[in-house]
Amino acid sequence: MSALVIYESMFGNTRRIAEAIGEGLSEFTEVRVEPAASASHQTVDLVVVGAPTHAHSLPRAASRADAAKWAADPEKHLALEPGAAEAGVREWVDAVEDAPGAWAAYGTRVDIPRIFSGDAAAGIERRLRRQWPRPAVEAECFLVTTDNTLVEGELERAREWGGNLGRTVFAMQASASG
Ligand SMILES: Cc1cc2nc3c(=O)[nH]c(=O)nc-3n(C[C@H](O)[C@H](O)[C@H](O)COP(=O)(O)O)c2cc1C
Repeated sequence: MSALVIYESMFGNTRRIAEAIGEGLSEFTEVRVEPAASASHQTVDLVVVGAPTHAHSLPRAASRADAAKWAADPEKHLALEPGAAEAGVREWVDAVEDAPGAWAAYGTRVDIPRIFSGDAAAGIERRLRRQWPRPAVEAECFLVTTDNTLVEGELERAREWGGNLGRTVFAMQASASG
């Protein structure tokens, strides 16, 4: 059994959430955590896809360029992740074909009411549902502050979400095959 956690990240928050989800899943399966730009196309039992919320939705080339501008401003104290300007989850979703055994979406967004922030996780889920069957669990968004640091407790919440996802997917598969 295997799982692949795919992420896109400008300043490292979504990558850290991806790694925490991977930790949660690792109790149930072998896990790889990879950026969308270079994610492998090997068949896996579970794919988990996540991105930061940009302009209420998934990042696109123009918003990635804006993120690079933010990082160039010394007052913002932000460091750009390697490969941040490359194609990301939006392009990965557009190119997917065969559905994996199971899948789920996650994202990061600013800690303000969702109606004002938008939600990349919901955007990813909506796009993938057009071509893949129902996700294993509902999409989840993890929160950052307006200064772009993870809200306290979000890494633990991501670990738990990953564990819960692993339990749902792999306990189900084990009982189906046993
Ligand atoms: C160009 C740009 C647009 C953004 N637009 C939104 C937005 O509409 N809603 C929101 O909640 N956060 C928005 N953000 C904040 C990001 O969600 C936040 O930077 C991200 O979750 C941090 O993850 P990362 O460090 O992995 O990039 C935006 C960030 C950038 C750089």
